[in-house]
Amino acid sequence: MRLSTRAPGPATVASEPLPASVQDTAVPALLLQHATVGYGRRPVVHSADLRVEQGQAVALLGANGSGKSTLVRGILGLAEVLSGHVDVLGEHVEHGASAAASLVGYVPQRHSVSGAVPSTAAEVVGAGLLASRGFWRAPRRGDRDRVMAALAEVGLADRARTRVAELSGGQQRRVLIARALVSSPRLLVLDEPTAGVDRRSTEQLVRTLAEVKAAGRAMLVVTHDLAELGPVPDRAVTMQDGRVASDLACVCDPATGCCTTVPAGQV
Ligand SMILES: Nc1ncnc2c1ncn2[C@@H]1O[C@H](COP(=O)(O)OP(=O)(O)OP(=O)(O)O)[C@@H](O)[C@H]1O
Repeated sequence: MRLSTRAPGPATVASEPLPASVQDTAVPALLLQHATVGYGRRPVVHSADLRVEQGQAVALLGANGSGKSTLVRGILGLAEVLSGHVDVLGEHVEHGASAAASLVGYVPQRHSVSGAVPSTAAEVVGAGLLASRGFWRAPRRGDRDRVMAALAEVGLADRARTRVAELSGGQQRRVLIARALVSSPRLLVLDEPTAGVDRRSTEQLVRTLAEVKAAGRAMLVVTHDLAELGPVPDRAVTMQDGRVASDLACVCDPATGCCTTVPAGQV
């Protein structure tokens, strides 16, 4: 199943009919219920409960080894859900199934596109369509428009023909976000998008994430620094030793433009 958005907003990716579960905005973008996730039979994340509403942005924090990436892999169907449930937009995520790849846009943790990649920005973004649709499927009419809309959504429409190796690290990161957006996912998962990016590029990335959120997409953003995400997060979930240790609402401090956490119910 492939998803797309009809949400209003600037230069969002071209629409296709939405499945019924997505048209129902009461269906959470992401729902984990007592989800235990691990590798082989070894649990790493224990009985996690997490709900992300459509259009909501949640920061996922925690020390190294606390289980953030394993939780993300469970959402993507790349790690095994040993017990409990993981649902994306009402669809059950199954280990090894490709369904999750088309439901969730994923921006992996990497600093940049390899300098050895000779592709243009448009070609890298176009690869996101192949990944969600299957490499054996023929290109469709409108693919070019989708690629251009995704590049516009991250503010790089004018760099479509530029080789990615010639873009800055921050711009390359935005190309990877466009690649994740091109199949119009309603949930975007980003693994440390600001790691290794300088302050100016981080600010541009945060503006991009704010626009992605304004376009109605839900986001789960793994980060070590809540403040780096500016005003984007609505909630901050912290993991500790494989468990969800806290789940707090965020409010934006007008003085700094950054989020601080407050106990739920005090927003
Ligand atoms: N593919 C794997 N197979 C087996 N165990 C793994 C695998 N990946 C991670 N682990 C283990 O799971 C635990 C949690 O690791 P995970 O990568 O989920 O933490 P993290 O919070 O994302 O850490 P970091 O902030 O360093 O990225 C660690 O003990 C790690 O050794």
